[in-house]
Amino acid sequence: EFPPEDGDYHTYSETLAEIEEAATDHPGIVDSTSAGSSALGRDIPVVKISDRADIDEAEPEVLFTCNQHAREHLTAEMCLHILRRYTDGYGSDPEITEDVDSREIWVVPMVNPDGATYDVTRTGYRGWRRNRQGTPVDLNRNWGYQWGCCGGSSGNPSQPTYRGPAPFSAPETSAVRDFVESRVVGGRQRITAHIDFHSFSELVLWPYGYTTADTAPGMTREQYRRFAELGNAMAGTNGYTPMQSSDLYVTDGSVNDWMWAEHGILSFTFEMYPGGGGFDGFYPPDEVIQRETSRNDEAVAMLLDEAGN
Ligand SMILES: NS(=O)(=O)N[C@@H](CCC(=O)O)C(=O)O
Ligand SMILES: [Ca+2]
Ligand SMILES: [Ca+2]
Ligand SMILES: [Zn+2]
Repeated sequence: EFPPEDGDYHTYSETLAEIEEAATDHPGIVDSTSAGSSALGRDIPVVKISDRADIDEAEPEVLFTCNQHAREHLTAEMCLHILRRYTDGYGSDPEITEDVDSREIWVVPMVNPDGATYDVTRTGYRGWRRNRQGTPVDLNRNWGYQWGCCGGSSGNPSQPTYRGPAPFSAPETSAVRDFVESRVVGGRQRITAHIDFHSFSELVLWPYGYTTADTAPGMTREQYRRFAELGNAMAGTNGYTPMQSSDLYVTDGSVNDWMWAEHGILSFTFEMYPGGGGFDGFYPPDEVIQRETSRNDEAVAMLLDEAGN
């Protein structure tokens, strides 16, 4: 359980309950599955939102992943907000109805359920980042594109950015990898766009993270420009600061680099509220959840729109 004053944050079991409720409330447009198991055996839920959700239709697919980093609890709320908004709004909000009818939206609210659970104590928080494997791994350094290439992660098992002993050595990254790979249908990756939510700093980030160069193998000038234009446009709606992720700092083995380079998925990282702070920046009071999740409504809609291009 979260400390009483932060009771509106969802624990893992409360997250599962939210998913169950959405599926019960909206059976035609919600299909809940699993990407696989975490290190400690927790299911990693994947929720699909679409008309005729029980069948795979030839519609552009968009993926939202949250809570790779344990202490970034506001991001799980972001994914649950997307789930609630695109189900409760169906049939009443014309834009939401159009999006759900013309897209397949995938939501993974807790990529790291073990870490998210471990971070919360009865009286406060641990500031935990990684997963809960024997030697804990920074999931956002464990993806398999340019893994460990460039000083954007640590090889020291005691460091917070420890990349693991090998790409996809963490069950959580390999589960989400397997899910994404399962969306290659008829030889074509059906997911066209993705946001990985993090906190904090209020940023919109795009690949590559492993190099500071704008263009590199697998990223042409035109492709970079598309990322930058969409990144800037989305940042224009939520007031975040847009930049290539390596402009912040070099990261290797990040989810964005893998999603783009291996699957051609237009993959962004959003760093949520607050814009600055220290340890407390990871733990904004639950009073801000509604405001800071709906702050991204227009950006989410923009990505869903772009996914069809
Ligand atoms: N959420 S965070 O860990 O403070 N920042 C992210 C930034 C992600 C990125 O630069 O691609 C990370 O270092 O994985
Ligand atoms: Ca509902
Ligand atoms: Ca559909
Ligand atoms: Zn993070």
